[in-house]
Amino acid sequence: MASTAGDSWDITDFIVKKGNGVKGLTEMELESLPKQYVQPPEERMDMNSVVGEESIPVIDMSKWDDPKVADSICDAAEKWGFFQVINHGVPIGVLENVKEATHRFFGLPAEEKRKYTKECSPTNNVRYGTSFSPQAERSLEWKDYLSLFYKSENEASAFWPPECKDETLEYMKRSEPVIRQLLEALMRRMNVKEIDQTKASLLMGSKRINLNYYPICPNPELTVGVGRHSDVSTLTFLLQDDVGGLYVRRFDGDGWVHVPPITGSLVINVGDALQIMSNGRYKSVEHRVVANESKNRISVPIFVNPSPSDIIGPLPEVLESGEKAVYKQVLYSDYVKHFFRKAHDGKKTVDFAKI
Ligand SMILES: O=C(O)CCC(=O)C(=O)O
Ligand SMILES: [Fe+2]
Repeated sequence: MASTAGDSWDITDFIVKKGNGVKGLTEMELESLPKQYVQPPEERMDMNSVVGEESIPVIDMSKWDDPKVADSICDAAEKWGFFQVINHGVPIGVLENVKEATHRFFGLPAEEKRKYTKECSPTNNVRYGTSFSPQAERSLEWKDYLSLFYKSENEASAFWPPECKDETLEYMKRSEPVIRQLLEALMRRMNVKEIDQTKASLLMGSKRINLNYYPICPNPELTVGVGRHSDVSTLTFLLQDDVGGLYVRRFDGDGWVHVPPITGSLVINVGDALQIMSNGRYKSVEHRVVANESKNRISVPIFVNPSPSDIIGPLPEVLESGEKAVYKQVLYSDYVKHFFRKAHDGKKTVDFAKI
């Protein structure tokens, strides 16, 4: 079956409905990539477009009282839309535990993981799946995920998988002060003096944590781990392991830069919601993940989002000086629905909010 897998049987049923995921496919010792994963050439990563001598800023947060640190965060959010932080205060043990828990979850047999698929999960807030939006995609992405939408401690206790619940909750809790620090700094530059209740809801009213698993791939150059996209979040906090493979579009649009794994660091990126609220000053930037021939990779993003029921648009403080709004007011849940209705498509989701 190995070499013809994907031609003679229903691969979608196997990976999506039966809960085997891409990981289940790789366990069948495929010799080549099933055709469903072959991406059109323009969506594959062209290694000639990688700019080797540059990368996103790495910012040391240990000297937080020095205003230069906040400045460099705002500069990075304006120019690159992506940066890494070190000495951020989240203990390294907490990060290691999340990585271990991620491996533990994906190491479960398919029957166990299947309990969390769209068909079987007792709640919409816990979802195990594969690729991005398999029903909307022409080619699949080489990735499995567990996506956990945070409602409350009680809800998480009841429904999140026991293999990773405590570790992911702890990671979310310990990252809270860093999230606040970064948002406060970013808001100060936008003339927002204080994050009151309304602003807190707009900036960080809901959170989602994803556990991503990218299994070893027989023909990585023909497919993608994650296709080109920007996040719909306010900010994303990404923990990656030491494998590498995340690429970010260079600020001038020309080429891609690799995000090198740094032990203990967190990769932060601006999402569409913050781009919209800042009226385009902070940039949500396209990024993608390549597949890997020799190593399984994991990553754990926390998406810090507006509340689904919030109406987002350029903040009044940003427009105070007479600046013209380039985005309209949109219901955040509509924006998110629009994102998931289609395959990954670069930065096109933002057009939904353009005036
Ligand atoms: O795995 C990564 O490094 C990035 C994943 C990502 O971009 C996402 O989940 O939105
Ligand atoms: Fe992303």
